[in-house]
Formats: sequence, C-alpha cells, structure tokens
Amino acid sequence: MSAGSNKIRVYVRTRPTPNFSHDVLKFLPDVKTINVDIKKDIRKGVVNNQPSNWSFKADGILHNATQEAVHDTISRKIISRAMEGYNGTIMCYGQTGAGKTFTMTGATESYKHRGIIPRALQQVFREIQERVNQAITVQISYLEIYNENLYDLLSTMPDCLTSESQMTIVDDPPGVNIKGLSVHLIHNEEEAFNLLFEGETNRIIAAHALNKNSSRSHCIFTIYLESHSRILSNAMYVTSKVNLVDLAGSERLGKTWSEGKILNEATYINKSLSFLEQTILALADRNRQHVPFRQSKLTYALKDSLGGNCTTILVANIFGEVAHIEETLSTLRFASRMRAVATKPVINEHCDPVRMVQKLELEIHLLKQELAMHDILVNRCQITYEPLSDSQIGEINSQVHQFLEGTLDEIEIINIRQLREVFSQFKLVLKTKQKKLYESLFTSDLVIIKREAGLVEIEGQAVGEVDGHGFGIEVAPFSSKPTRVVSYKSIVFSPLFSPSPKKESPGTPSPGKELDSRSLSRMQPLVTSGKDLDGKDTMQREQDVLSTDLNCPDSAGKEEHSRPSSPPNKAVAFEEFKIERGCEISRILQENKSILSEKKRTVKELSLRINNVKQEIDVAKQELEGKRQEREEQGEYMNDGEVVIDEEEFELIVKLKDLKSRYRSDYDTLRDLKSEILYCQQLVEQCRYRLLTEFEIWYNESFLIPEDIQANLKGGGSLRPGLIPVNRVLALEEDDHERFECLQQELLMENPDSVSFYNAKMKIEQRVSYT
Ligand SMILES: Nc1ncnc2c1ncn2[C@@H]1O[C@H](COP(=O)(O)OP(=O)(O)OP(=O)(O)O)[C@@H](O)[C@H]1O
Repeated sequence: MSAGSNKIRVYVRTRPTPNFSHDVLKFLPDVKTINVDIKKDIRKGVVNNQPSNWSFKADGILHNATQEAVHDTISRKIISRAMEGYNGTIMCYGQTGAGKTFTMTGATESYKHRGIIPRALQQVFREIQERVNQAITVQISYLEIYNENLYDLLSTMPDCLTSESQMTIVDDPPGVNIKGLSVHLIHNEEEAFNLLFEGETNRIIAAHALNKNSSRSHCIFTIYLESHSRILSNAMYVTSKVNLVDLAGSERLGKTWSEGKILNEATYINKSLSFLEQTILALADRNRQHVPFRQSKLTYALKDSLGGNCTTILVANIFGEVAHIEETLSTLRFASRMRAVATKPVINEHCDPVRMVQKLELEIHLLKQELAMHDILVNRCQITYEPLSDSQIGEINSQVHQFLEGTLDEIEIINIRQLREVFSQFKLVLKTKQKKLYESLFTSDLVIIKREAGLVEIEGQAVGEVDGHGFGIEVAPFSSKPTRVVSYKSIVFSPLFSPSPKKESPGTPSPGKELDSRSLSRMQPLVTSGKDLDGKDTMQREQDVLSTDLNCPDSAGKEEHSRPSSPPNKAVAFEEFKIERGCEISRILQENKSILSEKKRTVKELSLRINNVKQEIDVAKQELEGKRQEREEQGEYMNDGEVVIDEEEFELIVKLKDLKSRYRSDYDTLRDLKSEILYCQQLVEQCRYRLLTEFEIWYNESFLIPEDIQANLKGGGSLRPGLIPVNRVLALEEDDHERFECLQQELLMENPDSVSFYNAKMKIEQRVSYT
C-alpha cells in the first residue's frame, strides 16, 4: 500500500544561545523561511563579489523549541505511522555542538530534556496500550559507524552474541539490513531505556574544544515494530522500522583545533558526510541513473531512509552565533538539497504462512462439517471426501473402460473428487488410443487399424476373408461350397411340405441386414417357411403353383390323350414337360438363375476392385514407412511433444485413411452380396427341385399308375394323392385296398392331426421306392 510520493521534510532547530545573531539569521513569519544576510566584514577572506544573502526554505523552524515541541512536530507522527506499517527515519545533521545529540537523545540526566529517542519509545508503548486490537512486538538495535567501521552499541548486553567483526551491511530487498547487529526484544519503556542508556554509554565520545561531550561517530538507533491483528484471524501482519540517526558533527578541522587521532576522526566524518551529500545530490537529480549509496557505510546503511519507501525527516541543527555562520550556511544548504529528495512510503504488509495454514485448516474443518450436515439431510451419509486411494482410482479406471466398451450403462457420480478422477481416466484412455492410432499409421499391419476402428481382425487372412471362414475373393470359388445337386432321376414326387430353409443358414441374410430388395423381389421362391418374400404363406404359394399347373392349357388336353402302350423316354418327356405343363415353374427357375448369375458377376467386379484398393493401400503404406524412416534419420521436429511431419507425409496419411475407408466400405458391400448370392442359390435349388418333382408326379400319373387307381386318387375318391406309397398301392389286390382304406379311416378317426405326419412319411417312402 503506498501513501503517495513525498519529499524529505526538513526542520531547522536552533541551539539556544544568548548570542544568537538575529542580524544574520532571520526567520520569516511563515516559520519556514530563513534568510541569511552576512555582512562582508563578518566573512573574512571572502571575495567581495561573492553573494552574501541567502534564503532557505524548510518545512518548519524550531527556534528555541522545547524537546516536547520537537517530538510533537517531528517524531510523533512518524511513530504513529510506524505502528501502522510505515518505515520512518529522523536524521539530525549539523555542525558539532549544534545540538544533534541533544535533539535525538536529549540530556540523559534530565527527564524533561529527554530527546526524540526516549520520547519515541514512550510513545510506542503508550500506543501499544491504546491499540488493544493489535498484538505489537518491539525490538531495538543501536549501531555506531566510527571511522568507517560498524559497532553494535548493544553488544555488551547479556543476551547479545554478536561480535563487531561479524557485522556487514546487506542489501536485502525490500530493505537494507545490518547482518550481525543485535536486535533486542523489549516489553516496556524501562527495558527500552536500559538499552538506550547502555548504548549511550558505549558510544565513542571524544571531547574537543566546541563540545566537551562531542560524539565523533554516526549513530543509528532503530525501533522495529511488528503488528498482528488480535481480532481478525487473517494471516496478514505489518512490520516497520524507525531509524533515529544522530550524525557526527560536520566541522572545520582548523576550527576545532583537532590533531592526531581527533584529526583522523574528523577526516573520516567529513568524508562520510561529503558522501552523504553526494548521495543526496544524486537522489535529487532525476536524470541520475546511479546513486552511490555504497561509497560509505553511512549512506549504505541509510539507503532505505534516503529516497526509499520511508517517511524521512531531516533536522538541521544550527548554532546561531555569528562565529558559526559558515557551518550554519553549510547545514542549511545541505538541508535544502535534502528537501528535493523524493520518498515513497509504503506499508510493509506480510502474510504469516503459519497463521495462513491454521486459518485454512480451520476453514476446511468448518466446510467439512457443513458438507457432512448437508449429506445427512439428503441421505448421502455413505459419501466420503478423503483423497482417493489407489484401489478407488483403479476401480474408476475399470468403470471408465466398461463404460466405453458398453458393458456399463452409466458411471454414478458421487462427489467432485471422483468426478475429476473419472474425467482424468477418460483423458488417459483417449491419449492412449490416440497414441496407438498414430503408431498404427506407420505399421504395415492393417489389422491394428481395424481393431482401433472396432472392426474384425483379419490378420493372416486373404483379402475378403471373414473370421477365417474361407470366404475369399477369387480364392474360394462358389462351386466349392456345398450345393445340393438334384439328380433328375433321384426325385420322383413333390412333397406337399418341403423342408424349410434354415433361418441361420449361411445363405440366408443375417438379421438386420437388408438384401438388395430390388433384385430379391425379382427372385421367386417356390417353397419357404412361413411367409415368403411377398407375404404369401407357403401353403398358399404351393396351391398357386399347383393351380398354375392345372390352368396350363396343354395339361388338360394331355389328360385327354390316350395313354401309350409303353412309357416314353424320360429325358424327352422332361423337355416336353418344361414347355407345357411345367412351363411356369421352368420360367421361374430360369429367371432366378439369371439373377443369380448377375449377382455373381457383380461380386467378381467388386472383388477385383477391392484387390486393387488393397494393392494401393500396400503401396501407400510402403511410401509412408519410407517417409517415416527418412524423418527419423534426419532428426524429428517436435512441437509440444508432438512430432511435426511434412506436407507430403501428411497427404500420404490422409490418402491411406481414405483407401482404408474405401476398402472397408467395399468389403462390407461384398459381404452382404455374398449373403444374397447364397440365398439366391437356395431359391434356385428349390425351384429346380420343384420342377423335377412335378415332372415325376406328372410322368407317373401319365404313364405308370393304372387309370382305375388314379380315379380313386382324384377328388371324391377314397384315397388322396400321396397318402399311400405307390409301390404298395400298385401291389394291392382289391381286398387289400379295402382293408387299407379301412385302416386309414380308423387311423384318421383316432387322430385327425396325424394326416400331415403320415403324408410326409409316405412321400419319403415313395421317393425311396422310385429310386
Ligand atoms: N536545544 C538545546 N537546549 C539546551 N541545550 C542544548 C540544546 N542544544 C544543544 N544543547 C547543549 O549544547 C551542547 C552540545 O550539544 P550536542 O552534544 O547535542 O551537540 P552535537 O551537535 O551533538 O555535537 P557533536 O556533533 O559534537 O556530538 C550540549 O551540552 C547540549 O546540552
């Protein structure tokens, strides 16, 4: 959180003196402007043409101000903001003896004259008491920079383990830290003051002419604050640090009459202050890319405070006597430059990982309770929400496979975790399939493609074979299939009820498969089981054929002809039969044969086409394999884990897919056509059988069975055609005929339903006897 961009604020504080030069230093009524008017005779050695009037701007002038006023004006607000997470820095700059230490620390022997540090510490603990909703911890450290060396002013404390040599300045974003500097946790004012005074005692002080207690070093007293909310259970907390800096006095070496060690110190002090000034100049110059913080320990240690994310205030301590006007001018110039430096205070907010985990755990616990209550209300008590075990994941994997195979209708979703796992398993299956499919494009085995597509595996078979049943294109000729060869001589009588074709016979179209209805409708079955193709039942069609025969114009005439003394040649009679009495059956047979041969021709053409496609597939696969090898030899391009192929290879893959699609389509057509052919063959056979049977009946009746017996077989007679075996009928004497008639009547009386049974039995016997 940023509080916006600010400039370093500057306050001028004067050391009270009865000899204050009001003529030279004039504070304007706005209490922000200082005019310096130096009379030429005051500035000895100054060239006359140099300016002798200056005007300096400050954010406030604390002339003869009390310690309390100084604290109220300068440090109170910084401490308050530090409690909220903003860093703050207060620096005292000025010539030696101008009152820097007095401002910062104050007179340690006088409570009334205590400086900013003790007052800040007091304010911190008072605010802690007031901020009951915050748990604030306070720590302090006290660093001294003397002759470019770092010293821990609190290292003499019992709990301090740091030695001087271990301290280094570390630029550790977002701030600078003094590694090795002891930081002390304090719980109240008293502990804080103890440490302050301890530090003051350890401060290196060397007396010189201007200040008998002159501090010859830069001191940084730091207060560290960390604030957590007592109300909110969130894991956010703020930290801040307040640097209270008492710089060593700027001085003119000649003026302080320093010599020896003191002179050496003064050199260091002036050097570091000079670097501080250069740093300030660099910070104030917006065009400067580099700010030389590291050229002195002081600037490096104050890197955060100078132009960082910190509220910074400079106290320009001046000693307003005429004798110190040059130092005063120098201090005011420095202060003016400081006012040009921008700072950007930012709240230091952090997240406590431990508290965050605790908070989230608590929230999870509460949500689980809510969920459990919800499940009880909707009768889902058996549901658990723990992470899935390996066996549960395995079960989900199995369910997904069953679902995809169709053996499982649906996967019951019980919770989000399970749902996510289901999707994950689907993804896994999909990726595996994709990988296999891709690989299959480069294999020479067509079988893998068919398996992926859910088609029948035809590995090791000739093209056109189905499941190894030897249904080969141009491989297994139809003639090799068992066909019923009906001998002209073997059939002598037509059964009223011929055996029905088996429903599941190879030649019968499989259920759900539509045959070529146009060509099949032209096929004319003579005998089928139940209903035939045009909806007539078997008995009806049988009667139609018989009636066709009876209606034949020549047949009636033939009956009128006188019977020849000896039976004619059967072959000649058969040819005659086909033209006359059996003309209709013969015509149907010829039509069926013609349809059959047409379908066989189509099969032949289709087989040739399939073989050609197969050859094209083989060629395409060879080319694709060549491309793949070439790609592997030249090194493969990868993109997101996928192999990149060139356009030619892609076109080959597409072509191969197209050819395989055509192959599958033609293959399916061929399979259906083969079923139709087998069915047609059955019809042709049935037709042929019927023709021969009818001929035998006609031939027997016309030339072999005596006429008196035939009279009994006709309508109104006691015997019906086919009821009695011909050989037996022919062998019966008159009495036997009567007895047989009686026996038959008895049997029919006893069991009328036995007619069909005896009828069929007799026909078989008749056929055997004629054979
Ligand atoms: N505002 C003041 N009111 C009363 N006495 C003061 C004030 N400012 C300074 N003094 C006195 O002036 C003397 C010098 O002050 P101080 O030690 O604070 O100067 P300094 O700037 O810190 O000098 P140095 O840089 O040498 O340490 C001290 O004895 C101090 O008590």
